Amino acid sequence: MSRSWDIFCCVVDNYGDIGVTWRLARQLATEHDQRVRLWVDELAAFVRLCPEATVTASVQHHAGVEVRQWPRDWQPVEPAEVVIEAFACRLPALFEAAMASRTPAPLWLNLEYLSAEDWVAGCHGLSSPQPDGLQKHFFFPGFGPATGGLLREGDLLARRRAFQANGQAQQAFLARLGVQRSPEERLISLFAYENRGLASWLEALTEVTRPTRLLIPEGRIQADLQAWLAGPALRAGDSCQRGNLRINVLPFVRQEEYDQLLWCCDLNAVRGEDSFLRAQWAGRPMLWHIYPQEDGAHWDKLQAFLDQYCQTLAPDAARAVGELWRAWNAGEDMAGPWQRWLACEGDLQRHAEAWSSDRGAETDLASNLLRFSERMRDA
Ligand SMILES: Cc1cn([C@H]2C[C@H](O)[C@@H](COP(=O)(O)OP(=O)(O)O[C@H]3O[C@@H](C)[C@H](O)[C@@H](O)[C@H]3O)O2)c(=O)[nH]c1=O
Repeated sequence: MSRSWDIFCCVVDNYGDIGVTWRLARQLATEHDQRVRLWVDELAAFVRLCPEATVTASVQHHAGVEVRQWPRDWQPVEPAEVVIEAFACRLPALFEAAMASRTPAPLWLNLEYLSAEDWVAGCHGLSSPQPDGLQKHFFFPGFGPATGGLLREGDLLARRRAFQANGQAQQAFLARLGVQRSPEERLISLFAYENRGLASWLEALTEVTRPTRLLIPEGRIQADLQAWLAGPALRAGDSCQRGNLRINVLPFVRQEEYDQLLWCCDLNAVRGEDSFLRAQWAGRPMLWHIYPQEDGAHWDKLQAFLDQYCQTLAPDAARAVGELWRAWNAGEDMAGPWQRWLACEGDLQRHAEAWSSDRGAETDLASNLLRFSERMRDA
């Protein structure tokens, strides 16, 4: 049944908040025939992911979604049947008042950040009564059936596998980004925050016998790359060679193409929340640079994921992944961890595909949201 949805996204920094809400909005509209308005306070971030969008339009339509500029000076609108505030962003007071006076009241959900920690299952779906009489429900994405699940389009794994089975399609895609891959190269994508450990990893890559091609979309890691190269700044489209390492700097591509980039690579270094999940769906080994929190809470989050991810891996491969990820997140020397990771690469490749298939058999987040909203309506 088609219902109306308001999704609110406040862009804190980076692209994760808009990355997740844009995917969700698109999937609800195109796959589940829902009527979706996506409110975004920073359209410039949205335009990076969806380049045909414009920063100046107060209303625009893309992929079946009505994208609205979330104005500072809020103008009254009728709330939708389901209202999602993403990542605890604060709804406009006027809008909240309109929700309270709507009959029936909208279903109000706070979509939380993804975490593999144990407490997530206990908190998923809890509700909290608000002073204006409304109930707010907490919806937690996560791993396993007691959580809200993971964002995944219905045909994602089939599309990914078809692309990975088609060498020509991959070659054509990479060529459009200015990359001519040789078959013997190990292809690595690198999307990360600033990282002191980068130089030691690059150094190690120059010496590995099998040549490496490193694809770096323009972004925050570039200053560390530049410092290591100690040469003129590389821009999108530029490339350089050091020992057995060839580096290509890529343009920041639209969100759908970023998926394809991940599907092409033998290893994906990713960051934040959304690219981290997309790397899992790519079915290829990954290296996660988690979004660092001031109180260090990200370390528990990292370990909780490693505990789940490594459960069915052989002990040496599990150790190698943990060691590499911890070194990367601490900005430490990557040389030793990288050698030990390479020794387990075959196991890690098989595991990445199995992990993606197993998670792909679980109900996805958009479907869980729909079920939850139907259950609450009938309650
Ligand atoms: C490199 C690249 C990324 N992308 C997309 C993929 C993702 O949707 C998005 C990146 O988002 P993330 O991987 O989540 O990383 P991020 O670092 O940009 O976002 C982070 O922001 C913090 C404020 C949040 O708290 C974190 O949880 C996290 O989400 O950018 C492209 O579309 N094209 C590209 O070329």
